Amino acid sequence: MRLSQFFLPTLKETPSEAQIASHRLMLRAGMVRQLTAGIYSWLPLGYRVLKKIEQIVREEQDAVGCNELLMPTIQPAELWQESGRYDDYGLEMLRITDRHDRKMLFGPTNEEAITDIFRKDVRSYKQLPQLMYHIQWKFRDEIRPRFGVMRGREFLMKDAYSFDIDYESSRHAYNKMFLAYCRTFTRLGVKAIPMVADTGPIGGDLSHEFIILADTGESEVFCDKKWLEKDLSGQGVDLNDRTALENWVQGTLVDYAATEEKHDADNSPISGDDLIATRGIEVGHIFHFGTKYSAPMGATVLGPDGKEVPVMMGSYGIGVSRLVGALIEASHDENGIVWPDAVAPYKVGLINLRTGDDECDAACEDAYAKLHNAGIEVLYDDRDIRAGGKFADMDLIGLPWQIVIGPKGLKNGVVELKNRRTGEKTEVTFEAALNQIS
Ligand SMILES: Nc1ncnc2c1ncn2[C@@H]1O[C@H](COS(=O)(=O)NC(=O)[C@@H](N)CS)[C@@H](O)[C@H]1O
Repeated sequence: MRLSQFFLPTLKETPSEAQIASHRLMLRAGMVRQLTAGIYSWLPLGYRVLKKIEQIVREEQDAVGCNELLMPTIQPAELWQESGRYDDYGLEMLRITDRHDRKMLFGPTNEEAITDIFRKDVRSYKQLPQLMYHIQWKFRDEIRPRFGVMRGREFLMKDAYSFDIDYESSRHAYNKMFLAYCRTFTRLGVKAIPMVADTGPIGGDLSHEFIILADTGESEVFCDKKWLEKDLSGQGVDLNDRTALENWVQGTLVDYAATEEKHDADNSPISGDDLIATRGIEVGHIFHFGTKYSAPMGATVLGPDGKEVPVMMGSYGIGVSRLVGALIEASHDENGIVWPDAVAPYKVGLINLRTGDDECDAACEDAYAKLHNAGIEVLYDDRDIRAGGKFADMDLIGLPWQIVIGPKGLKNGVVELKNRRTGEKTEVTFEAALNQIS
């Protein structure tokens, strides 16, 4: 992509309303713009990151056998009246009426909707287990939306739902999701620690929040420092071996980690230097809640003994749009964002030090074509502005690599290759730079 043809409204100044780094940087890097409180437009650069995160989440859900579907954002109130949550949910629920004066709502979550889909078409235990997910916008009328997309009112969530015949099977679904979450966050380049958590308005008796440690996080958390070294990539675990999977999950959870609601300082198994007390960002939350929705909504199946039984359910959420901010919180420096490779909007920024100089322009066009033909996502800064502005913008938007082409380098047959994370700059031939980036 050529920057002269790309809508990237970077800002030099820090917007006054931004209180944390990720909010400041997302505005300055031209990634989002607020439409109204807690509601954001995703501009081209930000949208590319959002889609990359979404795709990694999707791949890891698919890898554990979860079926992707898409439910509406608008739901009829009746479903929530059946489950009893219509009144309980409170002011966070955006309630609307249609032209026929029917009560509707903008879904804050989809337990009722997915249970309605299930109960219409699943009647026998032979059709179980079912594991489905979608990636859809939610609305929660937060009383104080803040920190940009971190606590928005309209936000993108992956929410999955499991349906099983008994607790053991439901526990297996829970463990599959637990593993999928560990793999997902590892691929995103962050350590999201699973912590015992409250179940809140979603309900149930078993729940873990996946938390990225960050001093600007909204959650107060406590965990064993062993978590910092723990490998959560979950490779080689046999999904279909219930015992092996349970052992891996329990083996992972052997070290203490709890949110403030669950932490009991007097009974914590660790203390002193072994205990990390800090703040964190909740990027995922999984729940087992049994028949909380299937019973009141009549989602039952004919069991092996010929009796109707309400199915056992769980739900599993990841804050896809929140993750854009969370990844920036976890990976930025004084010059801007430092994207993990897996979600960078482009892999390399190509900087022309002297736009308008025939030799430089030709060399950049050649480099641009070669990078593109090598399948490398490149953002070419071909604007006719001073070099300092190009360097500042490229550092700000945080692409993993920069290739700088200027008259001096060309005379020596070299380009400057910069690694954004380390700041290391080397003068190499373009071919050597291409090899290092590939
Ligand atoms: N206001 C918000 N802004 C951005 N992300 C949010 C917001 N509220 C929740 N999230 C994200 O959405 C994830 C799931 O939300 S949740 O309430 O914990 N869980 C559910 O809604 C369940 N139905 C999971 S399917 C959270 O872990 C968080 O990462």
